[in-house]
Amino acid sequence: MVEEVSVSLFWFRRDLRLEDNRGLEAALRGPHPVIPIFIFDRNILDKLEDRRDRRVTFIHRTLSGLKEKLRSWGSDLWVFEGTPIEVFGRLSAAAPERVRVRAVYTNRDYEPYAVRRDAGVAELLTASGATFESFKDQCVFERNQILNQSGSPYTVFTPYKRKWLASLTEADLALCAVQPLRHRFHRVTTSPPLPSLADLGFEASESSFPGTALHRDTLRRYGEERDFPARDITSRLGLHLRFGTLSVRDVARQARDIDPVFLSQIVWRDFFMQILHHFPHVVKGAFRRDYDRIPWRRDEKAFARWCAGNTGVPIVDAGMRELDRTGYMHNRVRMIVASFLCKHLLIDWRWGERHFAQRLLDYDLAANNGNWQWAAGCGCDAAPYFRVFNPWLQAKKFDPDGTYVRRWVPELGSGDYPAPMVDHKLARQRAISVYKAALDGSTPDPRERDSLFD
Ligand SMILES: Cc1cc2nc3c(=O)[nH]c(=O)nc-3n(C[C@H](O)[C@H](O)[C@H](O)COP(=O)(O)OP(=O)(O)OC[C@H]3O[C@@H](n4cnc5c(N)ncnc54)[C@H](O)[C@@H]3O)c2cc1C
Repeated sequence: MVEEVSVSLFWFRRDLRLEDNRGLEAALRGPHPVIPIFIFDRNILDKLEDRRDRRVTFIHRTLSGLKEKLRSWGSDLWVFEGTPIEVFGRLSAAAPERVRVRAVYTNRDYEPYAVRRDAGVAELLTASGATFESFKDQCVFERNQILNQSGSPYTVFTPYKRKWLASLTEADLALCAVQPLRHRFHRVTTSPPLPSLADLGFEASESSFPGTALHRDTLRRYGEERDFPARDITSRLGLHLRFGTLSVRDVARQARDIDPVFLSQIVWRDFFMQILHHFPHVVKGAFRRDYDRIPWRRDEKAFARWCAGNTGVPIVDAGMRELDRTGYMHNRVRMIVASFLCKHLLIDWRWGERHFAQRLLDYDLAANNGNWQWAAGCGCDAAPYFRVFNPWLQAKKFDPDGTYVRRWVPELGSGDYPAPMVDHKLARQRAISVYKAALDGSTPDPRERDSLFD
């Protein structure tokens, strides 16, 4: 009779790389040989509206590269499809190749769904006599690592950043090398094939994806030029930080040498992750709960014009079209379009948040939610609600010669381009008055709220 071999599994999720991967390193240093796995999670895939979702194509391509690399090391990547509970149920009962799963290693994920999923998987594994081990890898500081003097989480960015920078040691950014441990992978002889995109119910997207290189010379100008969308000065690493095709420690270490403002963006990323961890109510409602009283307009027609980049406000339309065509939008423009939706159109920030979640290549629940709440004025450390971005002035300041706008709105100035949906001055006054009434506890007059729309 062939004997069972005890193994550990390393479960890839938002950490799709072999190098500098803390959970993977821990698995390889553990007592059993390691088999890496990935699960196409139906709970996530089934919520995607677009069969050509760019992110599914990106993940698929990345997995194909990982599989090839692991094979060249004598191992392989087992890829499954289903819900994690189903997959681990099957693997615990009877794994392929007569292996016995003794431990599952992962890197931690802080989104509420992921936390519930991992608790369920850990329970199932414990019942079958296996362990579930998780590691910090996705951010530099997590959960309770950065707290204020009274031991509470920070809700304002600047003091959080100060503490973050003061707490940073070399060990926090130390690389962990996986390659020298590659003999610790289990020698896999058979392997389930990588399901095709069609098997998963998707089609390949034609999109190209930004690379993983950090352009140090360009990024040195980050502090002065990052707000100008036409200059393409930002790193475009969001996608890679989202899926872990780059290590955040690696990016943070380089950012430290390149530009302090660039490093601050990595701190913002950690900041919103810890907000999500400590205040999970933000997934459903405003961080500042009194903002949930704002009577948003449920105007599907106006929302559709915003989504399509057809509002008649050139910088807003340029951003929305860039998002639609590429899955990316420059940060300054994200702020402008988000403010326009919540303030000028008085449409619920959660509608915009959902639209971004479906489209952004770098979509991340913590960052998207935190930034949308910031734009709507209801988040932690948000600008006061009475400060309303003027999209015309923003365009003048950050796209002074109109290069960015013309790139996406070539028909500007022709009869084909619509008149603005709303007048800035009137929309601003209306937003302030509706917000104020809601926050004062009085009921805003619906006629006033709807006054600027037909
Ligand atoms: C309404 C709105 C929604 C957003 N949604 C997301 C999102 O879903 N995912 C996301 O990663 N970022 C989001 N951002 C933040 C920011 O716009 C993007 O991170 C950035 O534009 C990505 O481009 P880049 O990689 O060139 O960033 P860079 O400017 O080069 O910054 C480097 C990295 O720092 C992080 N970062 C930068 N700015 C922020 C920020 N304000 N908050 C959190 N992290 C930041 C990102 O990981 C980014 O890739 C959003 C901003 C707004 C205003």
